[in-house]
Amino acid sequence: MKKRGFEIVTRYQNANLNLPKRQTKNAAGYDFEAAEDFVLPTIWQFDFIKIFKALRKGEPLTAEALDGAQKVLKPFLVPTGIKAYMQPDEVLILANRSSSPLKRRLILPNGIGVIDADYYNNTANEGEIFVQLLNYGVRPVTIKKGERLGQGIFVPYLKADGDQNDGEERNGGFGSSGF
Ligand SMILES: O=c1ccn([C@H]2C[C@H](O)[C@@H](COP(=O)(O)OP(=O)(O)OP(=O)(O)O)O2)c(=O)[nH]1
Ligand SMILES: [Mg+2]
Repeated sequence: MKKRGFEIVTRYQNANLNLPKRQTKNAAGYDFEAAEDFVLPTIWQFDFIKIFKALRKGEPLTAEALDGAQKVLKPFLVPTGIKAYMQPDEVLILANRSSSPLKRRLILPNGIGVIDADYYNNTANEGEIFVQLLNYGVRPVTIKKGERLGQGIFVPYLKADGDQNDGEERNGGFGSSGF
C-alpha cells in the first residue's frame, strides 16, 4: 500500500527530474532539486536602494518608489516539479538547507514551508511543490536544474479537542484559502 512518497507532476513528466532523496543513512530530510535553471536577482536593486537613500535624506517616499521596492522584495517561487502524497494526519515540512544562506545567501522568507496532505493532486496545480526563496546577497544567484534547494521532512500532526473541520477541499496553495 502507498503510504507516503513523491511523484513527478504532469508538466515535468518528460523533464528527467529526480525524486527527492535522503543523502545519508539517517538524514531526516528528502532533498528537493530545482526543476529548471533559474536566476534569483538580489534584493539590492535600484528601487530598493532608492528607498534607503530617500529615507536617509528625509525625502518623502513616493507611492511609485514604494511599489518598486515591494516588487524586488517579493520572494521567488522556484518550481520543483514534485508532488508529495502522505497520510491525512501527516505533513511535509519544507526547510532550507543550512548551507544555502552560508554559501549562497538564500533564505526561505516563510521560515518553513508547510505542505499539506490535501495539497497533493489538488485541482488548481496538481500539488506541485515550490520553494519560496529570497536572495539577500549582493549578487544574483544562478541556480541550475538539479541543484538542491531545500529538504522535506514528513511529520505526523495532532488535532485540537473538538476540531470539527473535515470540510473544505483544497484548491491550490499560496493564499488559496483567502487572506
Ligand atoms: O513553501 C511552500 C509552502 C506551501 N506550499 C504549498 C503547499 C501547501 O499545502 C500550500 C498552502 O500553504 P500554506 O497553508 O502554508 O499557505 P497559505 O498562505 O495559508 O495558502 P492557502 O490559503 O492555500 O492554504 O502551498 C508550497 O508549495 N511551498
Ligand atoms: Mg493555509
